[in-house]
Amino acid sequence: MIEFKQAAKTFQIGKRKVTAVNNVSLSVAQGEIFGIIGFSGAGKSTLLRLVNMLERPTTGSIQVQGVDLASLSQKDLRKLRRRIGMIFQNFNLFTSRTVAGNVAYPLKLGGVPKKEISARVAELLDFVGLSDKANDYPEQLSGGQKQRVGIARALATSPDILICDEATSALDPDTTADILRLLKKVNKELGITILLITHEMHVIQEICDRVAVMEDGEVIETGSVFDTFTNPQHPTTQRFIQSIQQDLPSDTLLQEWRAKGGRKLYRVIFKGEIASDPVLSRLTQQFGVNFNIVYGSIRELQEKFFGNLLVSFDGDERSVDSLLAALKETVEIEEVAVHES
Ligand SMILES: Nc1ncnc2c1ncn2[C@@H]1O[C@H](COP(=O)(O)OP(=O)(O)OP(=O)(O)O)[C@@H](O)[C@H]1O
Repeated sequence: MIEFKQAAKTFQIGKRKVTAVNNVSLSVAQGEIFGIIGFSGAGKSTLLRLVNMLERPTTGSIQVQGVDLASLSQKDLRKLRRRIGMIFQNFNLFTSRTVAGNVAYPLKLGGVPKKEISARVAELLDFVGLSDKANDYPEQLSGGQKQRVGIARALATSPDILICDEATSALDPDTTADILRLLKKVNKELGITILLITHEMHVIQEICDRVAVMEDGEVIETGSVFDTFTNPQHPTTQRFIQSIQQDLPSDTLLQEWRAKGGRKLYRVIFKGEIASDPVLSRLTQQFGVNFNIVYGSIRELQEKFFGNLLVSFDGDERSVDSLLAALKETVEIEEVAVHES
């Protein structure tokens, strides 16, 4: 659907060169919600701007629906842009137009007859839950309502792709959740492919199917959201994951545990199907070892279970060793290091 092939974008500022996007190869499949996450300056916005040719790549290429964007005439580029809707962090609404006027704008531009426009606007406002606000002006709306208008306007030309540029970054957590639900509805009910950028990992967790992590213009990790959350490879990805799930207690607590003569702690990771297998109680019984869950959580991630538990084992050394070996065949398990402060 969208394919970046070794895409790079360099800006020349006086004598200085800034490489905003560096050798990015990525493909976004039709119908998926694909998230790009990175800290400020990672190159996310520039990458998005390459998709609708607001920026041209310095090298490499971008294909949308199999068409190389560089090969398009201005006219075809305008046509393509109508297939790509976009929403923004600061909504970018026309303050002098009503809600209905904002949503109608791209249809007017496209020369759609007046009668059809009003029917389509009514349909779109119903879809985003703002039918009663048609005649209000943006300044009379909350941030969440403004973003709903932004979404309705982006959907007006029935695009195949919706690009979201930090669409929820200006919103409070409850409103963010509402907008993310609406984006999911856009994806599921209208079959629209969504490409979003964010610096918030929980946005990725909530709605994305796949994720790419960017740093210094490069994609440093990419994969399904489940795999990336349960087994992040790059230290930057690990930092993002830790920002929303504290999977280890603090060093202070761990040191206290050890000072009080607590046994070795093991981190046990359960993923997907095996989370429903009572492996811990089954194997500890088999080897005559007691277990104590000290810390952790079992959560839902992408409609699968994901458990992350800190466990200590009480039994004779040989039995514990045999138990650990047996556990390793089913789950991921590692001893937790206690760092001295
Ligand atoms: N038009 C431009 N001219 C010069 N440098 C630019 C331009 N656009 C982006 N850059 C530079 O490219 C790098 C990547 O910027 P970009 O805005 O793509 O990152 P980002 O991940 O979207 O960050 P943020 O979340 O802060 O917007 C930065 O160093 C930025 O200063």
